[in-house]
Amino acid sequence: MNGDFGDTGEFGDTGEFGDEELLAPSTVPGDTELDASLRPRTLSEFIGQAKVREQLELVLHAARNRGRTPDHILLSGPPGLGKTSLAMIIAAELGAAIRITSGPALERAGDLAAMLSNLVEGDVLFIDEIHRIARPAEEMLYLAMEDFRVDVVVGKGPGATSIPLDVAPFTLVGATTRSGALTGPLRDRFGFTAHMEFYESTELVRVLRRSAAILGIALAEEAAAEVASRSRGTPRIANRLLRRVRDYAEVRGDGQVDVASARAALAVYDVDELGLDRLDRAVLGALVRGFGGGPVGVSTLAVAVGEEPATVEEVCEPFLVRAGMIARTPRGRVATAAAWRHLHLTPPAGALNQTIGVRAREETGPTLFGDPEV
Ligand SMILES: Nc1ncnc2c1ncn2[C@@H]1O[C@H](COP(=O)(O)OP(=O)(O)OP(=O)(O)O)[C@@H](O)[C@H]1O
Repeated sequence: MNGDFGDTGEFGDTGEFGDEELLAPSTVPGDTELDASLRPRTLSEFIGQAKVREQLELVLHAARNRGRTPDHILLSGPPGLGKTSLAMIIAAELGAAIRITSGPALERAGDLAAMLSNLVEGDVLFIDEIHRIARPAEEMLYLAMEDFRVDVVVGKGPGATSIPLDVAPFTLVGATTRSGALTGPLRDRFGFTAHMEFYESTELVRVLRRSAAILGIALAEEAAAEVASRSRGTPRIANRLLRRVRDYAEVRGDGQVDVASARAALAVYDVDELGLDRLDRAVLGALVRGFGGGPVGVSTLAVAVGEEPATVEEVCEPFLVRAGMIARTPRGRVATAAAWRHLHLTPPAGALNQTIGVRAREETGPTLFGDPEV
């Protein structure tokens, strides 16, 4: 794997195809308030990611014992898995304040200098989408991370002078959906990197139970399992689907979410039993029925479903590849046997056999052959 999961900004831009926003892993309008009320506040409240939690517990505990700020921490993984929540938890566990910014907001070194100079000893500085930070700000960050100082350049040309400024010892928490896009020097300055994994269905059931309790939703156990299995391994999507099934239960039923109403609600929103939506299925349908399973180039596939190539490539494909439905090959996209079966068709002899499932996809990597970006 190359460590890239798609760019939050690009994934977030799904406005043009309506319902698909329901399954977008990054924030869409309406999420912000929900995210805030449902965020876990402590490490023990944070569900799943057992490895990351154990490692972080040690890092934070050791720092507290020593009375020092911990090493800088990089959180890497796909959108919607809880990086922002974890950054807030790190600050809370350290009893520190958190200052929040993002890579794209730090266009000029001066923007970063202003943030750094306002830090108080022990603060956590959270930079979301840190791979998108501009070069001058990134270079300033090197010195700040290593020596807790910055050199602010005043003036231009031969008369420019550099004024050294001390920065209070702080902990940088960076989040990235594309760890592969980070420069070596920046990556090397993080003492600890947490790799976030997609969630198992059983973990998403726990996320849903917790969210339902907070929101006062009567969610039957079987209904939670149903929603979890369609949430693409992503808590943000699980929480969003929960709201939709609650709406359905309130309007068409007695407000209690049972498995039948959950299924009926998800059918209204075109989310199928594997978490595929209309566009995902259109792409699979075009690949299988229109091109005999491929290989076919992404632009041709996009024309066939009437979408932009970028939409197909950045919104549909990551999940279809992860779910073992599509393989990217040097000659184009190929439907796997699972894709044929998902469309209730018999796979031809020689169709690729891929194991469906998040873990299996992660272990075998995103492609069968060659360069994943082809
Ligand atoms: N481990 C978890 N336990 C419970 N809820 C979680 C967990 N992880 C994420 N969530 C929920 O998912 C939502 C999204 O989490 P968060 O904003 O932290 O994700 P993120 O990885 O920072 O996403 P992005 O990078 O797209 O901003 C939050 O509302 C939070 O309630």
